[in-house]
Amino acid sequence: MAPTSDPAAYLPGTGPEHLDLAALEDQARTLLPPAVADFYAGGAESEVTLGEAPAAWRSWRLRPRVLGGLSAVRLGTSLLGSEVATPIGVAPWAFQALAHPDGERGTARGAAAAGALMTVSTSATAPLAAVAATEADSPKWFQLYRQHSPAHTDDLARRAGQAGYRALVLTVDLPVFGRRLRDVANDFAVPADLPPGNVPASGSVAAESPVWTFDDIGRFGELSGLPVVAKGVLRGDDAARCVQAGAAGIWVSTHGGRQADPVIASAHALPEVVGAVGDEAEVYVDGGIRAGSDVLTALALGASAVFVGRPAIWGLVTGGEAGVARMLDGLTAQLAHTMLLCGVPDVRAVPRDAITPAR
Ligand SMILES: Cc1cc2nc3c(=O)[nH]c(=O)nc-3n(C[C@H](O)[C@H](O)[C@H](O)COP(=O)(O)O)c2cc1C
Ligand SMILES: O=C(O)C(=O)c1ccccc1
Repeated sequence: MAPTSDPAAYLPGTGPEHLDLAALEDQARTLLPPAVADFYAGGAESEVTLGEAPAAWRSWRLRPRVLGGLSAVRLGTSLLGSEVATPIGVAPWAFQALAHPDGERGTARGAAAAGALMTVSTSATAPLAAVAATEADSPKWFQLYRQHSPAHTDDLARRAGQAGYRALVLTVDLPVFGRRLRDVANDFAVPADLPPGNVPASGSVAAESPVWTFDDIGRFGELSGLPVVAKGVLRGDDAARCVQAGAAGIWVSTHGGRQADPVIASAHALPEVVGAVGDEAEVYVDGGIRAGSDVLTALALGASAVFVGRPAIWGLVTGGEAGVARMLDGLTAQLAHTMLLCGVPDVRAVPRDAITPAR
């Protein structure tokens, strides 16, 4: 999205900022088998973390500056050296062919249209090289899950580097799957006929794959030749150790409330992580970001970017690539609108005092 230079463009009820995410989810549910909609929407255990995530962002309040003469805001930024038009990116999510026939390629085109960063899951339903080649100039990160065979995991890391991904995201909050009770109740299983994506061509022999430790950050950095981001960090001490081990980015996340539950909300964990990391690495955050004001709050707390999961899912389900682009443009327009209202000129330097705890 271009820098927004025309406050008059923000007439009530007219612009893309009037995105209604709740309506989008409702619409998506009418298009999906109920068990698939539940798989996408659900969390782990009693879904405490899932439910608290959006409310945690709303535990902050904006402190608008007035009379600053602000008539344009800057939305573009740089993430690990890649230029993006918006600080709102697409989080990795699995099995996108279940959501729309275009799958990950549709999301890639939608993200590119919005100038947004896309993170591609290991559990994609298209090969990592094919997704990288879709809108190849638009920056993408590859998210790595540990595979049964260590050789397969290493191979994925190497191929991500060769395919043109700009960073390798190690998801560190999934040593084992969370217990997702909706999937149990629905007897949900991923359909066997989904496109194979990144499973090894010859079928992997289940070998003993060691669980990851901090040392794997440096190892996967070397294998891939890419900067490494640790996704799923919720503590300052862990964040500091990741950075010490060579991480270029820390991604604060509860995995959309799908792993341990109840855990601290991303919005509440973010300040401690930012404090522990300082200027040594970039910090990102996801979980329950549902409005431009949530994005502005995250940036004020020190995040360089935010990511969205479910909103991208509902966008792809309801409108394919155009649906993803509309969702991202809508959230970005809401962010611009909120920045204009609050006198914040630049997403790269949102002051901490732009927000205060609600009371
Ligand atoms: C259906 C679904 C699948 C997901 N698959 C992955 C995945 O493959 N890899 C990963 O690192 N995170 C995965 N996540 C977590 C997201 O990357 C992200 O952390 C989370 O959805 C953000 O919260 P939000 O949905 O409230 O925006 C998944 C989330 C959902 C809802
Ligand atoms: O990561 C997830 O949350 C997720 O749902 C998933 C499911 C299967 C494979 C990989 C990820």
